[in-house]
Amino acid sequence: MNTHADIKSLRDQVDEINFKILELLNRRAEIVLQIGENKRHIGRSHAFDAKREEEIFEYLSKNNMGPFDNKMIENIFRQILDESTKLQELIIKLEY
Ligand SMILES: C=C(O[C@@H]1C=C(C(=O)O)C=C[C@H]1O)C(=O)O
Repeated sequence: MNTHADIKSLRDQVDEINFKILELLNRRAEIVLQIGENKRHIGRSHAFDAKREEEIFEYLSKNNMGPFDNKMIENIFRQILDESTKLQELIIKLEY
């Protein structure tokens, strides 16, 4: 059974992981922006790439070890990819 101290200690672990996820998400976003700069230079007018996104979801499903099931993982990453695409659009659509 969990005592209050156990919950506190488990939440400290969650906070630590949240911080790492935050750092990784922002590192990922920096790279997404670099990809955006490249798309801009080669004249691609849209950030969204359905084929690439399909590959990502396929890879995640194959490598998912749970306890999140594939649908849950897809929901989480759907949000990450959507926000990343919006961020990348800002670079691609920048006026010269
Ligand atoms: C980052 C890219 O742009 C968009 C965002 C993606 C992502 O966040 O992983 C994947 C494909 C694109 O919809 C890319 O084309 O690689």
